Amino acid sequence: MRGLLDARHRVVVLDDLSTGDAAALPAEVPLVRASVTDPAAVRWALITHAVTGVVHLAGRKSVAESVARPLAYYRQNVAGTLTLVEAMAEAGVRRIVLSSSAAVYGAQEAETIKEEAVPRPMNPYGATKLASEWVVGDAARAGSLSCVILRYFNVAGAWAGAADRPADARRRTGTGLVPLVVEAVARGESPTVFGHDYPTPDGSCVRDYVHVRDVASAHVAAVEALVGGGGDAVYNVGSGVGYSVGEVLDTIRRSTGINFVELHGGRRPGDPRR
Ligand SMILES: O=c1ccn([C@@H]2O[C@H](COP(=O)(O)OP(=O)(O)O[C@H]3O[C@H](CO)[C@@H](O)[C@H](O)[C@H]3O)[C@@H](O)[C@H]2O)c(=O)[nH]1
Repeated sequence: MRGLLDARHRVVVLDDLSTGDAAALPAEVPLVRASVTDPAAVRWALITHAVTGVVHLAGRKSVAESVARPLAYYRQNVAGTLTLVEAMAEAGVRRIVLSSSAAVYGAQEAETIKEEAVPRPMNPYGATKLASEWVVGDAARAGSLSCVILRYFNVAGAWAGAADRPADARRRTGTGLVPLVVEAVARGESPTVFGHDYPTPDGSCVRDYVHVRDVASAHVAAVEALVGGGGDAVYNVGSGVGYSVGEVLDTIRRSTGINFVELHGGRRPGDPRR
């Protein structure tokens, strides 16, 4: 949203605030508090705010939670995308940028995963993102949409200014490795590494971490490509370099100056090694 505002686009946000925070929105951005699974609310928002394109980010995104609550993930991520695409057709809105995930690839042999790789999701989260891609891609092929699909790798980092938000708004920072480790260390606790027996150099999982600002820039580029008449493309959004959980912890030790000890937990269900 901040990337789009900086690029002088007008933005309206639809969010059920189940994990989001209204206090994080600048005053000039209208908020429609509703779920993307509510067809009437989505249609109302598109028409009332004269929306010309959608950046669809309204999904749940925790691998572990998706393993425990798969149906909630299909409801939110797949039914939500279907509801949105149908509402867009009814409101005559044709452009969409879909937030997808590297989780669609699952475990792949190649060192660097290209967009042409055959997706093989290995957890419900990845499956729901792939199914969302099919909904959007098939609607685009039928001529009712122009789309850009962005498959993000592991998003990390913060937007400048986020630290100025009230402590209450900062509390819900996310379910990813970096916030969980930083929060544990800040509480004086030891973070847990999930799995240390993977076939990787140090035995922990390897991921490609990409800064949230770079992910935002990718969205702005995708929006502008659609406005310029382009689209119907799939892009990976990552740094192209993998780091193990152990390397991320070492980096956090160096940058905080806190020499914390980690605990070794078992493998987390649904985790690919890289
Ligand atoms: O306390 C923790 C938290 C995580 N991990 C490990 O750290 C790695 C990264 O985990 P996490 O930050 O939860 O990300 P992923 O499960 O890889 O999934 C993320 O990355 C995907 C893209 O690859 C996104 O689509 C997802 O939304 C996002 O949650 C995994 O090996 C985890 O097992 C730990 O060892 N300890």
